[in-house]
Amino acid sequence: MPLAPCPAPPLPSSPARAPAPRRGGLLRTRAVRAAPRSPSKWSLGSWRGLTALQQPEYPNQAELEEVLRTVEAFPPIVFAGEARKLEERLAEAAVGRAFLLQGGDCAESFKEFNANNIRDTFRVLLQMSVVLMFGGQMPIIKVGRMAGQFAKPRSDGFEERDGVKLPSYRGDNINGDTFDEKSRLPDPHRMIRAYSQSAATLNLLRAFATGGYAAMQRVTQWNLDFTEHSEQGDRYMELAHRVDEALGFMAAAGLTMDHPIMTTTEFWTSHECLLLPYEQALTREDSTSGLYYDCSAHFLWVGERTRQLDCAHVEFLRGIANPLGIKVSDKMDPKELVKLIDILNPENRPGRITIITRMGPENMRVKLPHLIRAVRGAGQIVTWVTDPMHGNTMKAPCGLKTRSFDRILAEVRAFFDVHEQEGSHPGGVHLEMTGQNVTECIGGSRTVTFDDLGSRYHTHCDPRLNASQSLELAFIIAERLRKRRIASWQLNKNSHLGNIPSLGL
Ligand SMILES: O=C[C@H](O)[C@H](O)COP(=O)(O)O
Ligand SMILES: C=C(OP(=O)(O)O)C(=O)O
Ligand SMILES: [Mn+2]
Repeated sequence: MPLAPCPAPPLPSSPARAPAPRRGGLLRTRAVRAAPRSPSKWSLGSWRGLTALQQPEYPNQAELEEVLRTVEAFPPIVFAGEARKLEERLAEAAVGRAFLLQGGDCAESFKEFNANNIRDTFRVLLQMSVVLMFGGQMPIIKVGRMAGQFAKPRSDGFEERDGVKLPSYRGDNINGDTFDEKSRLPDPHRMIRAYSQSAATLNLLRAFATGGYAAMQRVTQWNLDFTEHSEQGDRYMELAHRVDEALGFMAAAGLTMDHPIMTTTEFWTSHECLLLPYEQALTREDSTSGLYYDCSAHFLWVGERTRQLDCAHVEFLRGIANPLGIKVSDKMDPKELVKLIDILNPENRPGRITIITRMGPENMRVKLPHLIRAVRGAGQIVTWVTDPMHGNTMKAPCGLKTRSFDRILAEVRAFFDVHEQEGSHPGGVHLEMTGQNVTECIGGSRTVTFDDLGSRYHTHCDPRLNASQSLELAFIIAERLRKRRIASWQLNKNSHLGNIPSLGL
């Protein structure tokens, strides 16, 4: 049976900015911002003096504090050295030498926590990365919206059904999605469950990534049962067989196949840095560098709703050394973006900042050029990534939230076109997707229609691409990467001959 979807609209492509701050809540946010932040005064808890948006109101402060003490005492989920390595990889994507594939659930849930779900999302990400690597002939940086994506910002603090009004569901780390009073009450003990689910998920992901499952020799075995004999499944198998043949050729030529490059893969985790008390409780000083890392995930991003320059989320994030993402809608002013990047990356470290644009195809064509020019003008190095999901949410006639595959594709195309026009690098894609055969987004070659939505609509928040739609998108992006590669190769060749044509893709 489909799970109850998130509350119905309003469904803006981007939220209203800076709603009125909460009155002295249990998280000690303030109604009015205190003195302007001084960059020198960051501490683990310095965000607590500022307005913290999208935070739950816990009913019992003592209980919250006890849970936080427990989480503080837990071992870190990730290790600082891994986050540093990811930053190096993302720095390569910033200059067009690698491509980021970031994907997973909109909201992970306690209910759907099982090995098959984890394996299937991991498996479709592996398939997509082979497709992208083949087209782009460059490393694909694989980052899951997995092992910690449990907190959701909402457009509306309340949900109303049949005249009953309750607090909105905010992710399993905070409250439950069942529409009753008890479930919707924020419960701090959920943080302990989120922590243990994250640790167990990452444990399995690490086992898959390094224990043989992800070995390149298994490329033909990653197809998912339900994509077999489908257009995308067949396309994947054709490509996988070509990879397999190439491996056979390399082995015959004497190149060793048992090197870790061939038998393991790198995989990182990420989520929105939203629930600040939890994120603070998992932040540790790294003994090697003396820097603070939020050890709940390798990569954290600040959401479109909580990225205000003078509020708590930016304050917290500026002090942690993990690579960071910034979600950016059409509402972002280019000057504000430059300021935000400067606050979060004053040393202009390549790989530290990934800008995840999510604004719909039309806005992308109009706004992205200005953002790129402002960032370049300021000399800032960032990795540009497209999230074609969050600017394309709409309401289906049945009332469920959905997204059209065609609009998602149009936004990806706009992203590549604009970067081509501006001479910048399209560094990656950020998707809400799953390895399951869900019917949440409409369109794709195995067309999902409005009428199909009800049959397998399982998301706890936003609609995700299913495995077949994800693969289809990967093939289209791969073709685009292939064209870029060939054009740049021709450019280099011709420049040696003194003849430089335009890219003209
Ligand atoms: O995932 C992103 C947001 O949390 C989500 O789009 C909010 O959805 P809502 O507009 O239904 O609150
Ligand atoms: C909340 C999200 O996105 P945004 O902040 O871009 O709306 C998300 O990625 O789930
Ligand atoms: Mn979402």
